[in-house]
Amino acid sequence: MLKERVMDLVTQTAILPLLFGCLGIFSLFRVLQRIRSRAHLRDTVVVVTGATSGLGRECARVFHAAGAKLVLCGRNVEALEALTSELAGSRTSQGQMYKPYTVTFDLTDPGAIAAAATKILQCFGYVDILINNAGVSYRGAISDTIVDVDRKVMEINYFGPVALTKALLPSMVKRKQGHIVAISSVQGKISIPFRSAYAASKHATQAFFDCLRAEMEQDGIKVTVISPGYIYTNLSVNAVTADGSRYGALDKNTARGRSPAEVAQDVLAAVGKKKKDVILTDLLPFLAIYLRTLAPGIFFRIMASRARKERKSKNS
Ligand SMILES: NC(=O)C1=CN([C@@H]2O[C@H](COP(=O)(O)OP(=O)(O)OC[C@H]3O[C@@H](n4cnc5c(N)ncnc54)[C@H](OP(=O)(O)O)[C@@H]3O)[C@@H](O)[C@H]2O)C=CC1
Ligand SMILES: CCCCCCCCCCCCCCCC(=O)OCC(=O)COP(=O)(O)O
Repeated sequence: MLKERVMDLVTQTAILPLLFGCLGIFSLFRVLQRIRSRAHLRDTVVVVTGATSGLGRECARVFHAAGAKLVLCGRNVEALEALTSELAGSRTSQGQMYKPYTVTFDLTDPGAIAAAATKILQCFGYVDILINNAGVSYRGAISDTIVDVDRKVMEINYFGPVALTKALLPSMVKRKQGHIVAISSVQGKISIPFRSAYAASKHATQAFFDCLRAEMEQDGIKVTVISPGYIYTNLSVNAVTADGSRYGALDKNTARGRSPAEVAQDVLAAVGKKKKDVILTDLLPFLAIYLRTLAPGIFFRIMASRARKERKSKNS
């Protein structure tokens, strides 16, 4: 009876056309927004670290398609060359063909970072957008983990991006324009068991780049921190373990994660809109972030229970 009444209401009134109209306007609005943010990125000089795989490689592809001039960074020369050849042969959405530059360096080597910053600036003379994407994850119990592992993760995920940012910042300040992007993680907002070094490095990233945003506002420099949830990349495969060896396995959560191409589109949109802080994840991690602030006691209990369960399943 109620169902019939609702159906009558829907068919006899203007609800349906109104609904479709609203949906249409919303979709049109989204398309226009996407076009506007893409137009904003045309001819901008964009540096992407960790461009050899995963999210970094996809960011390179979407920013190239939007008409950006790229400087691609990583350690793996062959992977950088392969991506450069691919992009050099493909037109941007406006029909131009830009061949990206490549700069190879290791984020654990401070000397190499300083030299790389000089090379990066020589490519086009300036940098508009720096995307600090390169990173490594970790798996292990704190009690088993050698301190060298904590240091290594901090070097790659925190000190390296900080050093690169500081090296490129003066040229941005001189031009009174620039945009620094930090790819953090949901684990930059909440810590989960057996990820201590990774979560710590991402919390530090969040804190540093939040400070940078405030300090640089008067110089016209924008800062965006992006915190994704699981993405289907090689992050878990390349993760370091308690003794420093490679984890070498693709985790279930990672394999079920979002496609890096899709996440890269969200990164492009966030950068185009000059967003300050973006969380790209499903509902549960999103709620967990709020739970950590609003009811920390409950959050800590859930995490302790996760730790107990994980330890039990490892020992059985
Ligand atoms: N995958 C996921 O579930 C999530 C990932 N993220 C973040 O996204 C970012 C990209 O990771 P993702 O694409 O997933 O993982 P990948 O392992 O696929 O990519 C990591 C990139 O970082 C580079 N890199 C690693 N170590 C170094 C180093 N010492 N010096 C210079 N570059 C280095 C690698 O390049 P090379 O080997 O050539 O040096 C590679 O391009 C990371 O910051 C990660 O924390 C955030 C949330 C979720
Ligand atoms: C009001 C109800 C709230 C219910 C909260 C329940 C708590 C659920 C816990 C959820 C934890 C989510 C963790 C998400 C972690 C994540 O997405 O990390 C992204 C990464 O960086 C992945 O790196 P990794 O190396 O860990 O694969």
